[in-house]
Amino acid sequence: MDDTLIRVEHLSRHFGALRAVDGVSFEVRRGEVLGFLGPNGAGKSTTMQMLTGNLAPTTGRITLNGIDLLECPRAAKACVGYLPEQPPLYRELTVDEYLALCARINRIPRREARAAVGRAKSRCGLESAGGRLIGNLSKGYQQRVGIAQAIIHTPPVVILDEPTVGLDPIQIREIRALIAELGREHSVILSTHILPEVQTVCSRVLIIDRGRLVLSESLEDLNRGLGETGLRVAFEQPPADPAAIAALPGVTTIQDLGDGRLRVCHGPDAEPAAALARLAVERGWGLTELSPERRTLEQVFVELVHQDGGRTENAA
Ligand SMILES: Nc1ncnc2c1ncn2[C@@H]1O[C@H](COP(=O)(O)OP(=O)(O)OP(=O)(O)O)[C@@H](O)[C@H]1O
Repeated sequence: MDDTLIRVEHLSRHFGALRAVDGVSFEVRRGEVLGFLGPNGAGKSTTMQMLTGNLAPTTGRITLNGIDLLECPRAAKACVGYLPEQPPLYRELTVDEYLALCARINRIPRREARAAVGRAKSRCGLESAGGRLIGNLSKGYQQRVGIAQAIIHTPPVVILDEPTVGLDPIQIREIRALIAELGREHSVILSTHILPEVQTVCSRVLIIDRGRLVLSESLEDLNRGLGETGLRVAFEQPPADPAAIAALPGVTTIQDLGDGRLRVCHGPDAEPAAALARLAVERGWGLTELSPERRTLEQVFVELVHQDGGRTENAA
């Protein structure tokens, strides 16, 4: 059985001379949560609007659950649940009324609608909120309702646009746990600016910059590549001349962080910690801190995307 639920091939969307999305290809399989990252204006929303059938591509092909979105838009769209950045909630309806409406919009037969509403509420922890007016719910609960409407028709593909923005830390943890759980049965695409979120819930990462994919990697491979590349050290009596540290095998550069603290960078296979500790004892520098530093996803992101704050709105 082909477990690829989302297949995107050479997808482009131009707005006049601007290539908002430019030749993007990727696949997402059942059970994967894909983190979709990029700076402002990179083309994330444009890509997601095309995936949800709300915007026609200039070129390229999108297949959802094996159905071509351009050839059979209605059947393909039925395979997608979408939580936009601004969830389409009716504040004056109760949760039950709203989800019943969503069931109708998604063409769930009347006799199955009640069960579908119950199932969506239960998956999103809304069992006790059915009678509450959406407008009176906390932001975290409103977000749960937004996710419930996205999954009411149990779509194979779920697309979530910045689902944790504006939530408090406890709500964020709950929504992330919910996303991870959704990822077990569906293919989930999660667009976010919060990089640790990707490391917590995603199994694959895409980074898009100026409409083009600049990274497509499993989190496992990415984490393997994010090895130790430095040591942070602090001394009571910092060495006046750190040449002896620079001479240790594998050490590449030394940065002075002030207050007797140094960052000692080294090659990926070097392990100068023990030698550095010995040196500090021999020279009486009074070592007070020695901790490894790993490259972070944030560093990878900053290295890969353009440093001019994205593109200007009119740039081609
Ligand atoms: N309807 C449109 N007409 C003209 N240009 C557009 C249109 N929609 C998007 N763009 C442009 O396409 C580029 C990509 O925009 P998009 O909204 O996809 O970026 P994004 O990655 O979602 O950014 P953000 O993180 O800020 O939401 C931007 O330069 C944007 O101005």
